[in-house]
Amino acid sequence: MEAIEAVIHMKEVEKFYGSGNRQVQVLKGINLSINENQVIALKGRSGSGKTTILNLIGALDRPTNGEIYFQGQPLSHLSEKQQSEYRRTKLGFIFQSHGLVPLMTVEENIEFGLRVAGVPRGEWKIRVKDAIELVGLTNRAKHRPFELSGGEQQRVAIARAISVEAPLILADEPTAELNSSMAFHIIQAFKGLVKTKNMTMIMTTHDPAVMEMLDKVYTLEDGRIETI
Ligand SMILES: Nc1ncnc2c1ncn2[C@@H]1O[C@H](COP(=O)(O)OP(=O)(O)OP(=O)(O)O)[C@@H](O)[C@H]1O
Repeated sequence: MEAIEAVIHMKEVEKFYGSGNRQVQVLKGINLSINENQVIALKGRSGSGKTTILNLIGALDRPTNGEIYFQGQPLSHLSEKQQSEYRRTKLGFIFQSHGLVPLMTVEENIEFGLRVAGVPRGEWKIRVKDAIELVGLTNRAKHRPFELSGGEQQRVAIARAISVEAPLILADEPTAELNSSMAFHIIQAFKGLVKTKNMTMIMTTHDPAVMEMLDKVYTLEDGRIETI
């Protein structure tokens, strides 16, 4: 039988912040394997290290000890240039600051993401249209971020990340600003995408209704993944 290669494998990952007597250990040996075509969540109290894990997987920060493998390749072996290539082409980020360009419309923001990821120009129009439809913002396509509510901006960030169809989407509380029916719709859309497009999604959430819809939920407690 062929072994399934994990998209992400974390091996004995530790993370310390600060130094000297102000040093805190946030992660105390995380071992985690996430397979393709899943939507999984990390949960845990505020400050338990959920965002820290997303930052490490996203190569925005490095573990103090241990290793993280993406499709079997250790991230610590990547040069700065390769790390940025990894982020640009393999990952989609839905983070709480949204990262939208203020002067660009909704459509232009999504198109910009496609350009940065190197998606061929001929595909931009249809991908932008599909992504905007999926998040229910067709009637806001020509608006700029400052003309949108927090939840609408969050949906633009979601549309931008999914339009690229990167193999791995990292999402920090992607439904935090959405009402429950929109959150349900977005999670259903994520589940459909990961099954049809060979994508995988790792998100953080505090929402029990969202957790119930997912393939797996891991609990972070005292710097470790709780095993039940
Ligand atoms: N750059 C940093 N320097 C020092 N401490 C940090 C840094 N980033 C995070 N921390 C600390 O690490 C701990 C974990 O933070 P993290 O943001 O990963 O938690 P979280 O589980 O995502 O929390 P929340 O649910 O509130 O978003 C917190 O105690 C935080 O204060």
